[in-house]
Amino acid sequence: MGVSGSGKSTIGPLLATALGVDFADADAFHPAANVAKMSRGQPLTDADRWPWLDAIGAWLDARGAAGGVVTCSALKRSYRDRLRAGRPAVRLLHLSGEAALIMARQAAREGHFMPPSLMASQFAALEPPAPEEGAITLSVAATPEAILAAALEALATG
Ligand SMILES: Nc1ncnc2c1ncn2[C@@H]1O[C@H](COP(=O)(O)OP(=O)(O)OP(=O)(O)O)[C@@H](O)[C@H]1O
Ligand SMILES: O=C(O)[C@H](O)[C@@H](O)[C@H](O)[C@H](O)CO
Repeated sequence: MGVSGSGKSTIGPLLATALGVDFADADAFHPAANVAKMSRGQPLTDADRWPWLDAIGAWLDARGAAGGVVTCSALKRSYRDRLRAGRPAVRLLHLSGEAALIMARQAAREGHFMPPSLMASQFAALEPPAPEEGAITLSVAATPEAILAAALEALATG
């Protein structure tokens, strides 16, 4: 989880490969209307996000006991609770860091539908995980390789 540009699509496949499980990117689960909306520079509403979150949950369910790695911004507590309902094995990893760094990376990225103008709304919507959510927080300031190593260590010890 994490705002746009936090590195979910970068770290997620590395983690899935290291764990030997399937990977999916949350962007693949957005209805076309959601992608069109974001491309126009309009933030998604909760109503836009519920079906998308449920599609991500269904992907996890289909993995069964083997599990999988799926990226999802999961910005609000209510979204994370929806993803976890009935799925007690779900682990959260939050790619977290300074807004300036994440926004600079997001703006420098090419070929993605998500416009930099939506970054303020991403940070406004973000509710960092509360302690009882048990999320693993990973600093985006590190290299992808270091983030992967930290994620694997936290998963193994947590
Ligand atoms: N740890 C890192 N160090 C340096 N650059 C990074 C790191 N993580 C990601 N990047 C770069 O930052 C940009 C944004 O990363 P990425 O596309 O993975 O974010 P994202 O969270 O998947 O975004 P979105 O939710 O919009 O799809 C990319 O150009 C990526 O190469
Ligand atoms: O909840 C949201 O607002 C969306 O998931 C966005 O975060 C984008 O899908 C993604 O970040 C762009 O790739």
